[in-house]
Formats: sequence, structure tokens, C-alpha cells
Amino acid sequence: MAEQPLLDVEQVSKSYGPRKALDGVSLQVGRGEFVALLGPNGAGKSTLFQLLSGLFVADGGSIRIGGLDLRTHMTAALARLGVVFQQPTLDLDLGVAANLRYHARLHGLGGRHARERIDAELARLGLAERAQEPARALSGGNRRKVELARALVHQPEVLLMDEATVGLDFASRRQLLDDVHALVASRGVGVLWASHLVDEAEGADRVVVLHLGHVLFTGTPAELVAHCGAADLAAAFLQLTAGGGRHAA
Ligand SMILES: Nc1ncnc2c1ncn2[C@@H]1O[C@H](COP(=O)(O)OP(=O)(O)OP(=O)(O)O)[C@@H](O)[C@H]1O
Repeated sequence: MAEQPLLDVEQVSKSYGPRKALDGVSLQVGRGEFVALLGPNGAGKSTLFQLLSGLFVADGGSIRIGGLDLRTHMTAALARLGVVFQQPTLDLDLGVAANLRYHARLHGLGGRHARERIDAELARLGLAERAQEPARALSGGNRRKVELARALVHQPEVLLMDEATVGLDFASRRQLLDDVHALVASRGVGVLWASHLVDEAEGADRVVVLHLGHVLFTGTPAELVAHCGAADLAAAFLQLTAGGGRHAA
């Protein structure tokens, strides 16, 4: 990664009382890069995403988004970030476009510019015809697409996807993954895709394995398989996260 990373996490730690949820976590996402953050339950993925999206402050370490330190330039840094959270957050009684308009206003977008951005994102995801329907009328897969469109309305450089495929059927899962890969290719967005589903990491540029608050490995999917001497990515992930010990990153 020659140029400055879009997302730069350095030695970040976070505890809940005596429990260390993250312990010296470092990772980077570059322009046009899809990085899969793989971790079993309790690895610390949600905690990391809460820190990255400004909901909590890290106990130690630094987070830079688009070169801006989250601690000292929070508003400007968060303006460069789009997030799809694990828990659905659409207002189901509002129309699809109205959900996006609400988000656009939070980012200071209004009037014609907001309308154009909303129309463009819904059209890109094949949802233009559904814009006036209540979100409740959409399938689970399409609701997630609306959340993706919403995360992109303000044209962020970095996109965080936190277990975004939870609850979706296989076809919808694949579709969402393909939509995000297409976005990386067409716009150069940097994506951090958190999941415990190993198959979602197969097409990633890099994989970061997080376990019990530590980064155990960073590299390409092929490098992870080779590092573990495993038959495939799933076997490598299982091998790496089977115990509580630390491995070389
Ligand atoms: N609010 C909290 N108070 C106390 N402990 C917490 C809290 N939130 C998370 N933890 C603990 O921190 C650790 C990391 O949890 P976190 O939810 O970040 O992991 P995760 O990788 O997102 O897991 P999952 O996939 O199960 O959501 C776990 O041991 C969890 O029990």
C-alpha cells in the first residue's frame, strides 16, 4: 500500500471493566481495497466498529479516516465514513427515499443535490422503482441494500460493513457482497467487511483475523491458507482461532 491508507487503525485497545475486548489492534484499508475482518463470536469486531464509527472512544491507540484523526477531527473524519450496522436501523414506516433523505440531512445534504444522490444510489442498486414504498414492504435483502444506499449517499471514502449479511438467505448474501465489490472497483472506496462467515472473505484483497481482541493474521486469503498449511480458507480460519493463543501477524 504505497499511498496513505484511507483507514488506519494503530494499536487500538478497549476494555469493558476488567475485560479487554481489543488489545493493541492495528489494521489498514487502502483506496479501492476490500479487507475482510474475520472473527468468531466475541472476537471484538463490534467493539472495533463502535470505535471506528465514533460511538465510543478507544482507551489507547489511534484511528485515522482519510488521514484525519478521529479523536481530534471527529466530525470531518466521520463525514468520510459510511456504515452499515449489524442491527437493521431503517425506519420501516418511512418510505425508502425518505429514509435516505433523513440520513442525507444528518450529513448536511438537502434540496436537489440530496435528491440526485439518493436517486443515483437507489438506481445503482436496482431500487429506483421502490423509492416511494414503505421500507416495510421490502424483502430482508432489499432492506439491506437500502441501508447500503443510505451509507453511500454522502459519498464516503471508507465503508464499514458490520456483519451486514446476518439473517439474509444465500442469494441475498451473495448479491450484497457483489454490490460492495462492484463499488470498490468502480469508485475506489475502501471497505472493511466484518464477518464470521469465511466464504465472504474469499474474494477479499486482504484478510484480517481477529480473535479474543488480538489480530492473529493479516494477508491475502491465499497467504492465510499457506501460513496455516491448510486445505482451504475455512480450515485455516478454524485452525487459527481454535485456541486462545496469539500467532504472528
Ligand atoms: N457492553 C459490554 N460490556 C461488557 N463486555 C462487553 C460489552 N460488549 C462486548 N463485550 C465483550 O467484549 C468482547 C468482544 O465483544 P464484541 O461484541 O465486540 O465481539 P464480536 O466479534 O462483535 O462478537 P459477535 O460476533 O458475537 O457480535 C466479548 O468478550 C464481549 O462479551
